[in-house]
Amino acid sequence: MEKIIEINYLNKTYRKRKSKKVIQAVKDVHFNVYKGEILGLLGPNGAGKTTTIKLICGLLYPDSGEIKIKEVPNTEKRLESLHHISAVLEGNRNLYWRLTVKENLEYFAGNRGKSRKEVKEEIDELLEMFRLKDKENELVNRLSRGMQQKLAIAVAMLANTEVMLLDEPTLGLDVQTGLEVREILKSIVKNYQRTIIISSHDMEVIQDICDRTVIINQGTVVIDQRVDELIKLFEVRSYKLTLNEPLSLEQQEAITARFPTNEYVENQAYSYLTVQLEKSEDIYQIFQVLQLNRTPIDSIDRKAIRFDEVFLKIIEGDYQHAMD
Ligand SMILES: Nc1ncnc2c1ncn2[C@@H]1O[C@H](COP(=O)(O)OP(=O)(O)OP(=O)(O)O)[C@@H](O)[C@H]1O
Repeated sequence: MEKIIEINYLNKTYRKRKSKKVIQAVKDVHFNVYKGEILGLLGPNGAGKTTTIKLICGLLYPDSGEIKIKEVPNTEKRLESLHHISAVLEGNRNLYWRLTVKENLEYFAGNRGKSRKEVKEEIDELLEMFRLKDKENELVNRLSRGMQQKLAIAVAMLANTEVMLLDEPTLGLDVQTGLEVREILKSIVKNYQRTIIISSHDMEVIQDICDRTVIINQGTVVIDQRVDELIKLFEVRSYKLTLNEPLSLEQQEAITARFPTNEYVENQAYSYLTVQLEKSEDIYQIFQVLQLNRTPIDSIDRKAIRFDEVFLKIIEGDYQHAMD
């Protein structure tokens, strides 16, 4: 796979104006981006996602470290390297609010040595693709947030860059528009051979559209993995035991002492124990505890795990065992 962006040990600190307190927003951040992928930057509030995105698109300078875009270091040849990137940042829309949808597209399509016919074809294609045809004569400030977001991405497409950076592209959109934006992003990668980096809080978006995720916590990269592999890693260690009799207090305590994150639920017919094992052999420790009262096991299943659960486990620090 062709490496399009190489991010080498970036550091960035901010100094708070009033208190003069220094905040290290990004610490030794290091990852690559490959051609044709959708990479999801994920992390809790304040993790350093936006800072990383701003560093990549040249809005901020790192204190140290380097970003190479198509092998060109952006610290040395800034303009040349930034030529390959367009960005849609949250709250900083690249649109003219008093122009119509079509006028915005015409404005940003202009001056690139294309004939009028070519520009018209390109704009028609984008209006079609982003389902904005029936809004082409609407002023941007009259559009819904979702329509504005779609137009902002369409405008970024006009720059014809290999890489698009999108900060929280589905934030605040209704369900339908959010799904529409996801489909558009997938088709941009598939049909236009672009590479997309998105930052998002929305785990479902990351799971649905991203090939790979880089998870940042407290300014550092804690995971850099394919999304499907990450889920698999955690899935193989999650077991759900259905028991025919409830566990005694003593058994519950013994299990919690060894597996603090276990979940135990009782109902009239069955009891359910869900445990996260570090190694599959650890299941025998559960059997030992069950043996204390000869608790009968009805079934043992691998528990399907959602990506948001995986994310929480990683943020809580439960990733080291998974990676071993
Ligand atoms: N201009 C700034 N001045 C001072 N501190 C800042 C500035 N911008 C960000 N920070 C701090 O740097 C850290 C990382 O912020 P950043 O916005 O990159 O995180 P984030 O992961 O994008 O968060 P969120 O998901 O909340 O947008 C946070 O502690 C934040 O408060």
